[in-house]
Amino acid sequence: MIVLDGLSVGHRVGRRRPPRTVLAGVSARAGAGELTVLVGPNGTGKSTLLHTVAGLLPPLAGTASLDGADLTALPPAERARRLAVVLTERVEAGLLSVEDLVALGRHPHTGPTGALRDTDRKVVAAAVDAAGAAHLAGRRVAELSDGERQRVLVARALAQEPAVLLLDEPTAFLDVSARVGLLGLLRRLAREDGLCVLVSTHDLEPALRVADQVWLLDRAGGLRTGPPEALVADGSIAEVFDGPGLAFDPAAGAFTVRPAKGGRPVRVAAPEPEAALVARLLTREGWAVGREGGAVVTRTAPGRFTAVDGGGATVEGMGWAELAAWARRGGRQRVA
Ligand SMILES: Nc1ncnc2c1ncn2[C@@H]1O[C@H](COP(=O)(O)OP(=O)(O)OP(=O)(O)O)[C@@H](O)[C@H]1O
Repeated sequence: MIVLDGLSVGHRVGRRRPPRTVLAGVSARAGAGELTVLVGPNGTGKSTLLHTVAGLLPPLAGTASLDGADLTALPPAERARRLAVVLTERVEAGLLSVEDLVALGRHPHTGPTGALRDTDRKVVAAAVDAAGAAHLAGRRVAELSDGERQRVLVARALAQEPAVLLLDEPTAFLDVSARVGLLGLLRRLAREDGLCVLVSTHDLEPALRVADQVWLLDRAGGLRTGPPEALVADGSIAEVFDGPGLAFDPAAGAFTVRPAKGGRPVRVAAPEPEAALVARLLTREGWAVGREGGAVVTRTAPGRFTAVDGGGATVEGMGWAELAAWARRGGRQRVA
């Protein structure tokens, strides 16, 4: 388990100047066998905190410990055996093959020559497999896509056989299904291998679905922790992330575009999922979708709609494109 106790993190920006504190006196726990996600708006200190826990930045005050041992006081070799880190920095892999790069993860466990034993090779193969990178075996790292390289870096971290896995925005380069897949993989590794996994991400919606615990950084330098549902239910997620045009919908676990103030009221009569899609289209065009409305949009057949505006003017037989144009025209009428 990782325990932060009164930890302050930040950056030293010159010898004479005082350090720039990013987070002051934060306390939290990340358990073994659990996936903990670190989320927060840009610049709130996710990378700074992860780098500090990884021992790459000295803490300004307080401690970060792993199973009772002060992480930042651990000798580097010991730390490398217990903790693996996947950062956002680009790797200069030169001519290395996928297996070569993953094998570098065994370094903390091999002797001074770095020679791999049979057991090391087995661990490397298992790590490649577990990270879903088996299909990349034999390829050169320099020739991989960003997302493929990300998988290989996760494999390298797994090859370290760490107790703790720290990842800084590992989903940044991935397509949407790979993002969800990687978060699911990390949770499986936590559950099945008892790893303590701490991952920072901007993928809030999938992260809230798969995480066991959330560390939420707010804009005031605070760190709130709890199961995702608790932080959604107490309004913390909305408080930290909602913007002028965007609101977190706790029931859907997703962000929705906030209806524009003073939008023309409209009611949607359609089965799901078309009802939600029509509501989204209308909201985008500045309408206020609700139960009661001066205007009504009715789905008459799959992908076909009839709209009655507030004044009673009816347009029938519209497809999606015509409905979008109608909605846009309606918005303009409201402004004029
Ligand atoms: N090397 C540095 N020297 C000085 N200040 C830094 C340094 N790196 C980051 N900062 C500052 O520390 C604060 C936190 O940055 P950090 O990168 O940890 O945030 P983040 O939450 O990871 O942001 P993002 O979501 O944009 O990746 C920011 O105000 C940033 O400007």
